[in-house]
Amino acid sequence: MYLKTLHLREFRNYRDRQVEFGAPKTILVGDNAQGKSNLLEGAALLSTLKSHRSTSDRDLIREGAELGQATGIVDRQIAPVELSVTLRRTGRRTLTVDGQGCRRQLDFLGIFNVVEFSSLDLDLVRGSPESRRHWLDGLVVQLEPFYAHLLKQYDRVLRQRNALLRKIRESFSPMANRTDPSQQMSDSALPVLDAQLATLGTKVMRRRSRAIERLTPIARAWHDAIGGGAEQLSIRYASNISLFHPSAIREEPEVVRQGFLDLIREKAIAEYHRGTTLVGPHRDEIAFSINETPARQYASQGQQRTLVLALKLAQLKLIEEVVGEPPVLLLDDVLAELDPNRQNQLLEAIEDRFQTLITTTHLGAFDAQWLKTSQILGVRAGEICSQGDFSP
Ligand SMILES: Nc1ncnc2c1ncn2[C@@H]1O[C@H](COP(=O)(O)OP(=O)(O)OP(=O)(O)O)[C@@H](O)[C@H]1O
Repeated sequence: MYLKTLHLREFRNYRDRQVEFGAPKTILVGDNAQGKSNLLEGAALLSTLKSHRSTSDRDLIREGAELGQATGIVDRQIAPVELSVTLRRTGRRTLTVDGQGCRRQLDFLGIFNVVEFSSLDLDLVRGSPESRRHWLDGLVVQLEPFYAHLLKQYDRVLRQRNALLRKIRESFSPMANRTDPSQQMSDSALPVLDAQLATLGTKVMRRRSRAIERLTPIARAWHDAIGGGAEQLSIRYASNISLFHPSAIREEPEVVRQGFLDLIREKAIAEYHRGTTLVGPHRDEIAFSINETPARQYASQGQQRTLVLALKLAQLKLIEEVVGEPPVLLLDDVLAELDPNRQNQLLEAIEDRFQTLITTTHLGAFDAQWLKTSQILGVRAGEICSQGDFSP
């Protein structure tokens, strides 16, 4: 797929700017804080309906404006499609596909696929388990947009359950000669929420596990190619319902659901005291190891970079396999963070197979051939110009 145009209105520091992408590779060059990442963020929004830098639409709308909008025309094998997201300060959004309103996010997601790779991703290995869950969830949504709906339902039940646990804890009175809160827990709506949590959680786990299983061999192959094959990468989906092997999570959902419920029962008193849900995929981990050593604790900077690069390249290929069209790659300020060998691996892997939008503060990292075949746009204070119109 190919993003032909992107039109940003009152979006971040863009008043009203349309960009035509005239080559498979576009390099956006400019000083810091000029709007390069903002442009990539606008493109990503049309794919994921999310920003990896902000959770509030208010941040995305230009200061002083009421509405912000990102619109793009994406060429796909079947036909070109126009996608548009309108943001409001109230948080209400309007999504349209070819001018028709979409009632559900689900009808919008999955039309345009991207892989984002920014310098923030370089913390994926060392960062919190939450950042790895986010990364995996983002990938699964690209592969199966329905997963976004599942996650939302799971989160809703999780929030209700946590609120109820806190309420039970607050209302429980040992003064009334009761020492065990179990009765109060089972008399409440908790068992209903437990069942919902287990059903939805099993589905979430199954999809996560499936994605890791498919991604692993591709990431390993890239890891070997970048690192010369000296180190062996393993990726393990470490479910919080740890009684189960990943293959059981994929193939025996009913057994897993029952195990999930058993574990909830086992942890009931701990959950009561903590006032929060301790069982479920919101506590999953994705464990990376290099030569059987946990990467989170022991990987060097260089090893982490190789690993993240291998994961991103694997994501591109996996999405292409599943969706049937190459996704668009958004490289935000990441080349400068990679050494020449890793830069070359990345640039060679991209060639012209994936449309790529790259931000950079200087063009020094690119070889002459790349510069010759790329569209180069200058970005300055929310304005975009062809190279030569101004020199950033
Ligand atoms: N809602 C907003 N309204 C107006 N301006 C905004 C808004 N959000 C961000 N900006 C401005 O956008 C600029 C940052 O742009 P961006 O993050 O795209 O930088 P960049 O060009 O990618 O720079 P760097 O190389 O440092 O990453 C800042 O000047 C910031 O003040």
